[in-house]
Amino acid sequence: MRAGAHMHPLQPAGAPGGGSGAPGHSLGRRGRGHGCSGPSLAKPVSGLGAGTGGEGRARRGAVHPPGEFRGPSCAAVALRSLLAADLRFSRQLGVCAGERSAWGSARPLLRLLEVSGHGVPWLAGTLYGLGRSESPAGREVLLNLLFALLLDLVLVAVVKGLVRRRRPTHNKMDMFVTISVDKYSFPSGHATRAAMVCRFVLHHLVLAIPLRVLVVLWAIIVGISRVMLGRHNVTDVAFGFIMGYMQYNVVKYFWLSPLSAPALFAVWNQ
Ligand SMILES: CC(C)=CCC/C(C)=C/COP(=O)(O)O
Repeated sequence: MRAGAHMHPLQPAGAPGGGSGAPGHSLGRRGRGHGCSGPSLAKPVSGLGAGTGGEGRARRGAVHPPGEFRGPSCAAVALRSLLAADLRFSRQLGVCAGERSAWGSARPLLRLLEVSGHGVPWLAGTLYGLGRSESPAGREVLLNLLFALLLDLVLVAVVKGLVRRRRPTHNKMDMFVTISVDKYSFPSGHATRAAMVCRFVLHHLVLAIPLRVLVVLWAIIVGISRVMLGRHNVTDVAFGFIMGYMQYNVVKYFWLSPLSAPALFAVWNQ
């Protein structure tokens, strides 16, 4: 296969379909080998892997007319360097990726945290609460939490399906209940959910300050634990936090109430 011809921009180089070379290093090596050029006047090239097409031509001794594409743009080189650093750093932080990893004995605790941020318990708990709730205000909040959790699942699945970044090669695929797109890692669904639920809870539950701090800490620790378990790279979690934070704005904007969705509340209030 021509180097980089089918390589995904966010694909770890050592992952299946991700080209050759040691995971976490070849992106960086490729970036360093090129330097960067200005915009091409020749045929436009898309994607980070595409720059290596130019590399192939150069190796075959093609002569470039003045102004023709000579290598990836500075933005592409910067992105590759960032991704290479991300892979290296994430691998170093994956200290609970297996039982025999440096902090392998903490893995069961981190897997418990994994369940605490998983979609199934959150959906089940919200549905249970909705069934039990006797106050219209409580039902309204829980209905919106249900909407938020479903929205999160859909948006994360769409982004994972579009970006298709493979999970780190050191991840053990022993995760609690997954769906097909969960073979991909960008963004972290746990991070989006933790950030969104954190904002939701802080806005809609009256909690004492220590509990509010605990909720924020929980969200942060869930995110960090994804990298420590080897499930994700740092950028998956960072983007997940940003995406989850913004998802709450969508929930707020489309807040379901007896005024905005009378039919829904009529069903529930029967
Ligand atoms: C099956 C249901 C209802 C949710 C899937 C939850 C899940 C497994 C998300 C993946 O999270 P990461 O992207 O953080 O690994």
